[in-house]
Amino acid sequence: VWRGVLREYADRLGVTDASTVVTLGEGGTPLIPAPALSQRTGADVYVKFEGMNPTGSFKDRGMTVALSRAVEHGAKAVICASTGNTSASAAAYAAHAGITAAVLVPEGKIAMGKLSQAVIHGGRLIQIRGNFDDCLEIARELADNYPVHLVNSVNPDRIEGQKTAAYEVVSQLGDAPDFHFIPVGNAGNYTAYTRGYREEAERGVSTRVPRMFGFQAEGSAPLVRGEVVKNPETVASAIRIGNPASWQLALEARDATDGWFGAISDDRILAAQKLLAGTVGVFVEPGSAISVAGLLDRAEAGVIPAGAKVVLTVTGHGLKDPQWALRNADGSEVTPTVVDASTSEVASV
Ligand SMILES: Cc1ncc(COP(=O)(O)O)c(/C=C/C(=O)C(=O)O)c1O
Repeated sequence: VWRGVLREYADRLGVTDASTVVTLGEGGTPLIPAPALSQRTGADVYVKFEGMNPTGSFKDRGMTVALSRAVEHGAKAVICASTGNTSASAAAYAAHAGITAAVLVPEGKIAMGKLSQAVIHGGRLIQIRGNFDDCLEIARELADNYPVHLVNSVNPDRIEGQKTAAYEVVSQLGDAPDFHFIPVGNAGNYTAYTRGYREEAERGVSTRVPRMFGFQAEGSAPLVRGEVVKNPETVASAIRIGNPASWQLALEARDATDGWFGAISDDRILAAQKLLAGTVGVFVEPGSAISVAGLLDRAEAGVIPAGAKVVLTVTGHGLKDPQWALRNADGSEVTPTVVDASTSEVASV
């Protein structure tokens, strides 16, 4: 039986029987072969479906570590800024631990699924009239001046928990892949996978460290442009971040893995969301689908050798932000066929 990240990787995370463990059973997510994407690109493609975590995103891996250690140190309240998934995860783990979570989100820019989670789990929701970067600045100030424990990915506990996904990929695949594709907002997850893969290579569990390819939306691509984006804009609200909290760590990780950061248009992000759901059967929120769009982009560029082992991390379940699934490529509403129950025309549908 799966025991959650802290217990499954106790030796790797310095967890002992005396440690406080706040867990919802996170981790142990599926690595799903994607033959449709393999045929399309000539590579051997797998999808690491992080939407299968308890609150529907990869954030749970880091939150179990951050909340466990916060409670262990006597914290009665945690705080985070969030584009949505961090707030959902912090609220859920805080509820489980019986402590308070204050969550700062950009007013009107958080997907409904995530907002519902943060609220129903009892998160103290503060909507900031600004963007995520403003929220993070305020959260850091509050954590410096009040007895609240900051659980954003600037907290190293988060990266420590999130690196376990790389351990799982190595174990599930039998080695590290040649390439790993991942969405990038604050770049905490990009940094975490790089750390996990380097640890496994150093331990001799894998024979290589993959080239880490990270992707940002064209309207929110500070790491691609090499400068802060003041007013980031993208449908991929999860990664609408103009000033990545782990910028320096991400550059080091990119250089250590012969990695790369690319920018993808919103249209291609939404097309990738539909392609993944329609041909692999995995529904992910737009921010996550950028990994798939990134693979297609790099395959078109001729960068992915035939037969290369490729893993895409898709970071959040599609149910978090389902509105886009009901839009056609041109933005018009999808109109499901309607048939009057009293007629016998159903057969013609
Ligand atoms: C679905 C999804 N995919 C990718 C990212 C980017 O991860 P990082 O590059 O480690 O930031 C996020 C990030 C979300 C938040 O930053 C938040 O919830 O505050 C996400 O929710």
